[in-house]
Amino acid sequence: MELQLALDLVDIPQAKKLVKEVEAFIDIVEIGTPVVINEGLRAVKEIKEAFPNLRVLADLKIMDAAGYEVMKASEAGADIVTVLGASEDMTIKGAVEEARKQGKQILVDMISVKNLEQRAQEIDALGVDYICVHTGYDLQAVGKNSFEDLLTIKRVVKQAKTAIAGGIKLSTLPEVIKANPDLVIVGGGITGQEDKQAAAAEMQQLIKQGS
Ligand SMILES: O=C(CO)[C@H](O)[C@H](O)COP(=O)(O)O
Repeated sequence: MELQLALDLVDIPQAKKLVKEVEAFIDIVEIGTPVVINEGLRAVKEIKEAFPNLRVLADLKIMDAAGYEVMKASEAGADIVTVLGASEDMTIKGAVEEARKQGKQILVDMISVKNLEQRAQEIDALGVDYICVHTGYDLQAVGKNSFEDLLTIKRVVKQAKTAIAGGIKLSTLPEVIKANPDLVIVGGGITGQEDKQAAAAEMQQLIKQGS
């Protein structure tokens, strides 16, 4: 089980400072969608250059023209690129094809997918690397989480690795770990803490114990 730090509400200098604090405790650093919107793929490039030993995920949430966008993110240094599970199969296939060419990986974000069980099985058959259940900020705000959804994909996904994102905190991490996903994605649960290093260290410790 690995830990991914999601950076959403920072600029590039703040991102570098944050990653420096917690780099010993994380496996993957995510350049979140808002950061890409604000800073472009330059954020991916600068973080990869500053932290070559960490894998970098570009959270582009691709919905179309995936081949081109995966190529651009790869050129910027992304190791993993996200595509939406709600997009067309041919979009996801295009993403996988380009990722294979570039030696990169694809994480499919199942945010807003209603027929999760069926769609996860279909996407698993397309050869993606990760399938991620995700409760976005808007649904987190009304008290939702993805813990049930994680159990669903754990049951039906046979090839891809499983991941979970959305509002995970130190207090809810043990419940997540029990379901044994391959990847746990945490943003505010680390970045919103006074002592970010301590939060990341504690999370890594729990994950190691649970793996
Ligand atoms: O992709 C995202 C929002 O769309 C976030 O990066 C993801 O939800 C993790 O952040 P948090 O733990 O703060 O919810």
